Amino acid sequence: MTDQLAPVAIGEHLVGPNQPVYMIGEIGINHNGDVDIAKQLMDVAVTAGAQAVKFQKRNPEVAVPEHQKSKMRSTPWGEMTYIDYKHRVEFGIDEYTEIDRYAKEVGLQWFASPWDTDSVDFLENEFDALTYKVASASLTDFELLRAIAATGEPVLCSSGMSDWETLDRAVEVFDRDKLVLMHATSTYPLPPEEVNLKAIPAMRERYGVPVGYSGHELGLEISFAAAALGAVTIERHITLDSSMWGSDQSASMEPREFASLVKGIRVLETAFGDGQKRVMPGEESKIDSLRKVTA
Ligand SMILES: C=C(OP(=O)(O)O)C(=O)O
Repeated sequence: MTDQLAPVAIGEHLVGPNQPVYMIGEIGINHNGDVDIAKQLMDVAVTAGAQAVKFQKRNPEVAVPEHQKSKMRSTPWGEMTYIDYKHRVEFGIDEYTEIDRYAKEVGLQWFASPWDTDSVDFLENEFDALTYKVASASLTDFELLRAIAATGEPVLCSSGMSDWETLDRAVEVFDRDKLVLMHATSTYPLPPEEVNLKAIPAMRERYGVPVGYSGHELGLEISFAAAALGAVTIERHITLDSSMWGSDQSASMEPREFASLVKGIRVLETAFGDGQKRVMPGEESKIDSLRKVTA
C-alpha cells in the first residue's frame, strides 16, 4: 500500500513514497522581520540540501485576538503593543518579492502557512503559490481550509493538537490527490513521550495519502526515525543562532545541525533499498570465504 501511493507534485519536486524526502527548513517568524536574515536562512537551507523553506503569513489585524492587541511587549525594537510588534515582524509585498526573487536565484522552493483568508489571497494573487501549508493551529478553521482548497494547489496539512475526528473533518475539505498530511505534536520543545511516531503509518493507512512529519523536538534521531517510518517530507524550524530573540528560536536547529539532518536523511534514502532479499555485490566474495556449505 505504502509504495503504491501516488506522489504529489510540488513544482518540480514529487513528494511521496520512493521519492527523495522533501526537506523543509521552517523559517516561520525566525527572520524577526528582517529580509536579510530570511535570505541567510534560505542560504542555510540550500547549503544543507533541503528542497524548500517555509514562512508564516498573517494579516495581524485579523490573526491577533482583539483582547491581545493593546497588550504591551518588550521587543528588541523597544516597548510596543502586541499588534504593533506583529506588524513589525510581518513580511509584506516588498519582502516576499525579494524572497521570491532570491529563491529563484538560489534554486530553492518557498511557500507559507497562511493563518487567515487574506493571507491566502495574498499568496495566491501575488505569487501564484506553489503549495500551501496548513498549520496545526488552523486545522479547525474551516473558512481558511476551504479558501486554501479552492486555490487548487497542493496542500501540506499538519495535524498537531488533534484527534482522529478533528483530522477526519479537515481531510474531507481537500482533494486527496493533492494532499500530503503531516504528523505533528504541537509541544515546544517536544519530549519523546509525546512524539507518537506510529501515527505516521496509521495516518497513511486511514487516509490513503502520503504522510510527512513536522517536528518540534530537539536533536536528530526522532526525525531520522520518522523517515524510517515512511515520512515523505520532514519540516524542522531553522535559525541562524538559537540564542537570538524570538519565541521559536530556542527550539530551532542551527545551520550545522540542519545540514547534518538533511545529510543523514539522504543516506537513509539510499539505505532503504527496495526490500527484495538478494545477495548484494559486496557480499559475493564473502560467500566463498565465509560459507562452509553452499546451497
Ligand atoms: C505552525 C506551523 O506548523 P506545524 O503545526 O506543523 O508546527 C506552521 O506551518 O505555521
